[in-house]
Amino acid sequence: MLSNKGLLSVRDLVKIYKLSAKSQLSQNFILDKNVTDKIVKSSQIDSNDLLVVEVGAGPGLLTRSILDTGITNMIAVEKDKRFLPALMQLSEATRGVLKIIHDDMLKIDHSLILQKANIPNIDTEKIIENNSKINKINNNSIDNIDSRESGGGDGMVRLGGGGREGKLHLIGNLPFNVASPLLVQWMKMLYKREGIFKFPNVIMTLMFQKEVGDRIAASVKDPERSRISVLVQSLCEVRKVYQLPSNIFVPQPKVDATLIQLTALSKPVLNVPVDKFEEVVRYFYGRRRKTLRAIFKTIKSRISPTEQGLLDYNLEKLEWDLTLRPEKISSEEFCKLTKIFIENSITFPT
Ligand SMILES: C[S@@+](CC[C@H](N)C(=O)[O-])C[C@H]1O[C@@H](n2cnc3c(N)ncnc32)[C@H](O)[C@@H]1O
Repeated sequence: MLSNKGLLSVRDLVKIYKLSAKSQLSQNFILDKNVTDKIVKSSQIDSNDLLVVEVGAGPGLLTRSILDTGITNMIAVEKDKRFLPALMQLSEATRGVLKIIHDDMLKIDHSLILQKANIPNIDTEKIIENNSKINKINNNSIDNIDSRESGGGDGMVRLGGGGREGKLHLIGNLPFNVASPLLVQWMKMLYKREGIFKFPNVIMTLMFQKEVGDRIAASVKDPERSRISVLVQSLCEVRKVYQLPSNIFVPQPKVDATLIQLTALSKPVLNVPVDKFEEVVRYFYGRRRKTLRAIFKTIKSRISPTEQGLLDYNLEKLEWDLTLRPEKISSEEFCKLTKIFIENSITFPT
């Protein structure tokens, strides 16, 4: 639990350091602790989480609510150096739990985050193996078996325990202008299990502009369904936590926000290379007003007759209703289509 002794209130910090919001950095602060406490409570951050990473900590009130959960390892990444004195002061009050990184989350080298968190290597396979062993033990109700392995002194994390200890929680009131590019980058890294996404269990609690949140969570039945829904849902379970009215932010933006929770699927739907998948989905969503039949007609006009034959043959097996539009196609079906292009070496038109 964070001791508030000697810590200035966030409102005072904002005044003292003249931390006016910069619109080019999408800065809309939350200065009400009841609101940040509620966000953290619904995120289910657990004191056993191996690492919590906050993106865009700003003046640090959400950071304080996160620290109040009793977590033991947290990194806050902030791009705007004006917030560093306030964040450093907070870090000192936590005696090493909170570490601050002054960087751009879009460009940061993730190994820096892991080094700073004192987890330079993550033995993902070992953690997964241990977790399944422990789950088995738990399921068989065998008592008195201490099946946890501690780190071997080589900086390699080898923890088990029902999955919790191998968990990364990524949280942030995301800067609206970089929220979508950040999410796409993270999904690609999650697919490849790169950087901080090497953790076997990854949960993200993220605040988005309401429209973006709706798109991320949109199912095939929703008109808001878009490229981002297809990509995110191919890798994560999506939960819309709740909507946050615009008047909780200072300054007040024009739009409301939505809190979204993404839990990385242990068996992702995405089973084809993510970059190719993205290319195919982008092509179809770039023509979202057209029917699938019209889109395939354009594709076929740009490939060789042999490739056309192969595509027709395989499309029949997919049994898609070609009168539909791209938003009716699930992530799973887009994976199947991508596979057809890859396995038959059919050129994908750009
Ligand atoms: C919407 S504000 C949220 C601030 C604070 N977490 C809160 O809830 O009051 C977004 C924060 O992200 C920071 N930011 C913007 N772009 C960033 C980037 N690329 N990498 C890291 N931080 C960024 C901004 O400086 C700002 O502090």
